[in-house]
Amino acid sequence: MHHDDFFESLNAQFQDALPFVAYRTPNENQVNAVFQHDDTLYETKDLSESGFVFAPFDDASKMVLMPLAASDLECCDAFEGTASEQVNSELVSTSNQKIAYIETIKKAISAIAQTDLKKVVLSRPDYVTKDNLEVFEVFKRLLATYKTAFVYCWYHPKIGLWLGATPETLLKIEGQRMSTMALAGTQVYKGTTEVSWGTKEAQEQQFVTDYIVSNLDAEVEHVSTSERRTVRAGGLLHLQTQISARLGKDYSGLLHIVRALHPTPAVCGLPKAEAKAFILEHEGYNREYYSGFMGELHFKKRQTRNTNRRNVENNVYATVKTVSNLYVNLRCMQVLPSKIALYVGGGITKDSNPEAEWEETVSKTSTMKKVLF
Ligand SMILES: C=C(O[C@@H]1C=C(C(=O)O)C=C[C@H]1O)C(=O)O
Repeated sequence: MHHDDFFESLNAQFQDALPFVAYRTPNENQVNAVFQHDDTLYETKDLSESGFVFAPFDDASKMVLMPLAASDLECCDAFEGTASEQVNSELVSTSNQKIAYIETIKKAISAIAQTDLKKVVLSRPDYVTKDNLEVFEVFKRLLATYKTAFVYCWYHPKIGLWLGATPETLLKIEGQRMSTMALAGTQVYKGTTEVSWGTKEAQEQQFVTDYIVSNLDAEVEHVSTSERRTVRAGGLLHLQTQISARLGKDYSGLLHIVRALHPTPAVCGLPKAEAKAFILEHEGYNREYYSGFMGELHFKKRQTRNTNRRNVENNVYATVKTVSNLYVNLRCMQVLPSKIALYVGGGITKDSNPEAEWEETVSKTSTMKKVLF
């Protein structure tokens, strides 16, 4: 579909107050969309259906589904998005949360010193005032600005409107192969990825890798981990380890593997239960879908491959694979009636410096502020 028609259809769906999600996977040009036929709030309890899931941080809350059985799929080929040159200096945060946030960080550091807690990811909403947001213009700017991210615009009339550009994969399953990543540690990108990392960042990222590898144990076999590398996400750098494996004999379905991973110590902490309890008690707001996960569930993908390079025409085989592609909902915003909530957080460990942790969240807000004006 031509991109003008694609965006026209999205706009019509939005005007009709019908649910949709438009998204582009990392390093791809094709933008996909799911258009749900009615405004039912479907839920998935076990992630067994085909569709697009949008799940909250709190794994005790409902996971929303746009089922393929009740939707149309569309895609628009090779659309780059539209870049914005404008600097949005008028976007002044309305929240004055620094003191409260630093207090919570200090509480976390002392809980880490006094209890079993090793890491807790604290976060906050940052509000910017904005009337009449041009949703699809913002989405196009996200597409143009964050090529290596999973970029999305999700809407349900009974829940609301979310947009984002996340650098973090929760889980990819293709046939019998699975992969995920441990992403943590943050510094501002200053023109090079050849940077050094402190022990605090190295340790907090190692917590995530170790947690993922040990939690996957029951579900998979032949786990392999990549070298740790520095990756760029817009104006930020993170440490990343890629983890892949084969689904094991005892693999008991997507829900189990997602439960084993989500929420990882990249967005929650370690041990998981203690970190989550700390977050729910001290963060002082409801994260809803921020740091939850979203993506394609059990999509059928046609893949072609040539088995003989010298005789290309006669040797193209098509196979259909079932693919699930889930991402952690970070660097995102929720569009509210007359303001926008940007959600940002960072991992706190015993070595955290509260002021630096605050600054890290300020840097993270610029991922979304860059595309708003
Ligand atoms: C929690 C966020 O990001 C996560 C926390 C990071 C950190 O603590 O350094 C880095 C990447 C993400 O895993 C966020 O962007 O809001």
